[in-house]
Amino acid sequence: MQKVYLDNAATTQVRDEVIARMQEALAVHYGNPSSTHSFGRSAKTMVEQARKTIAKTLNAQPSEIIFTSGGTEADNMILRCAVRDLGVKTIITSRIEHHAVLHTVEELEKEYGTTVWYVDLDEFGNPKMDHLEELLQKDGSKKLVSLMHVNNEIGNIMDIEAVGKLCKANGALFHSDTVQSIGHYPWDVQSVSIDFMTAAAHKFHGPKGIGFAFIRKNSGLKPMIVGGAQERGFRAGTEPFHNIVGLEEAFVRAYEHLEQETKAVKELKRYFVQKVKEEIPEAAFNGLSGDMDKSTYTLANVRLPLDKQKGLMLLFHLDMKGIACSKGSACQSGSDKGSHVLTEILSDEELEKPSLRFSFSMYNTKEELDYTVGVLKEFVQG
Ligand SMILES: Cc1ncc(COP(=O)(O)O)c(C=O)c1O
Repeated sequence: MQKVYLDNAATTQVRDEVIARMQEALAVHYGNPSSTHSFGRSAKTMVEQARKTIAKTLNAQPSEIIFTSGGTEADNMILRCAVRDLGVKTIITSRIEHHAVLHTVEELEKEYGTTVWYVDLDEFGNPKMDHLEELLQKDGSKKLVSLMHVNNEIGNIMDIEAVGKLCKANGALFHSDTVQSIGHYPWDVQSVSIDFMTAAAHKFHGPKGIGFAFIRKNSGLKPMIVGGAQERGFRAGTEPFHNIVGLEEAFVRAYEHLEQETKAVKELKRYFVQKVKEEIPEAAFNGLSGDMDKSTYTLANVRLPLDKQKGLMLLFHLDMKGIACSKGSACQSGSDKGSHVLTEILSDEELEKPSLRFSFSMYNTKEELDYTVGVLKEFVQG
């Protein structure tokens, strides 16, 4: 049976070069980076080299990069520490953020009495800038804005520069969950007014369980995990050395080939969107995901002309045909609840129809997309 992997927003295939680098790290460089002997010292040098490489590409300073176990930890760390250490009393976010942000702010509401405001969204799921400005000016409390750059379900690209400017003008801190953006878009942290960002290697052909937080210098954040002196005391625990070099390798490759890989994946998405429009004209694209300029080139979220009953069978049918895609965020696949993102932007009638997220990578081919759209069409017509 043909196997087609179109769930790259959930996680990506690991590059061969990354696997080779990680294998070598596990087999050869197994010293503890904190040890003072030569095994430890060489591992430590490589950890610091990885940090430098990442920082250079983002135009950040190495000390501003903190390795974490991934996007979830980095989001938690920043939001929790900002409330605990920086006197943040109000968080402004949106209802279509990833649960790593949404559930954290809900916890902060309960634990610290943090006020949480949700910015209004337009019909496509973009934050309304005038409402954001209104919220930023609402009272004199210390505020932090947490809005993601690229939405992991509908692919909308937020105007991060405009949000950064607004935050700065109003004295608010700005965190962006950039997990679907880093490794896919060029970044220069000096050109955006941003305090905190988060990344996960497994979204750009690296290993799972590793990512980083960008925390701007002199932020005032204190450690969330204490113990040893790793990460300059900011995040204790023996460094997952193999994962850090895997992250570095994936990061370097992603940016080395960014232009050509973006072009190739964008062409796949363009082809898919076009094909869906031709073959299943009653299908619709959620959010801005059908718009090649206003959404990420890595995903499309399609609403199919099927009733609820048939819709329930759809994902199972695709799985039987060897096609992997998802209903939305992978983190909620285990729950019966529908997508919290689509619930915010679609009407009740639209929500009755099944929506699927197809997400692409350089490992996909047009033939795979032909096959997928063919299977979808047959199911819709059957
Ligand atoms: C936008 C976004 N934020 C955060 C995360 C969580 O990252 P991780 O899986 O590395 O914890 C994900 C992954 O699904 C994501 O897509």
